[in-house]
Amino acid sequence: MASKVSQFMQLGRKIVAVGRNYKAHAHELGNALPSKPMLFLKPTSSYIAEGEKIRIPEGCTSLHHEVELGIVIGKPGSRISEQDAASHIGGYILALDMTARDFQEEAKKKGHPWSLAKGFDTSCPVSGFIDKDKISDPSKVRLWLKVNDSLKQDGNTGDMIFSIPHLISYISRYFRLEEGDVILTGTPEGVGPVGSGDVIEAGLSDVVTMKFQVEQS
Ligand SMILES: O=C(O)/C=C/C(=O)CC(=O)C(=O)O
Ligand SMILES: [Mg+2]
Repeated sequence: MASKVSQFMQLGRKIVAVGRNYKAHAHELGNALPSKPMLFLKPTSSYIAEGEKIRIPEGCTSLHHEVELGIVIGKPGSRISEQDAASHIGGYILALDMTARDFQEEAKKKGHPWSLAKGFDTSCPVSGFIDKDKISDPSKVRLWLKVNDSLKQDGNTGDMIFSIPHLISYISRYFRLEEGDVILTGTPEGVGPVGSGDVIEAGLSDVVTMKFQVEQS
């Protein structure tokens, strides 16, 4: 199972992202706390690996970083119970949910979808696959992000509003989860803008770090 799951980018499965899953982040953007998980999809064409650059999409004047824990699904399922959720986890990734915040604000005002703001090419930089046994408790891992060596985000998955078992169970009521699918679990507070030439470095406890440079497209 793990060998196929570790190729999640090649499998080309879906990316289900959770928004406003950390209280302090919901508040920093002036949003009310969600009463149930808020979901959106990112296309798998948005994946990039280390060595590739994050490209600011054409017309975007406010590209934000969001560091997130990604769950890689290892076993397919629909209507998964919270009790069974852990058995569907194949491993993890560290991910950035790069967001064209100006596009998102415009879409929010008009009641339009966030596809462009969240799904443009290079909007999902990811680390290599992390084996499930490298993280004994995914509900207690530190997530941090620096821009040009300055710490901008420093959170812990313990502060999620909706737990990982709840997210897997809730999402699988609506989307059948398949091997290689990725769930982005939301970002802690401290999101902010990056510009051309900036270097983003992010890490997940002592398990993984990754670096990406930003450039104008
Ligand atoms: O509602 C907003 O203004 C912004 C929400 C997000 O971008 C949600 C996320 O992607 C997140 O919380 O990680
Ligand atoms: Mg996000």
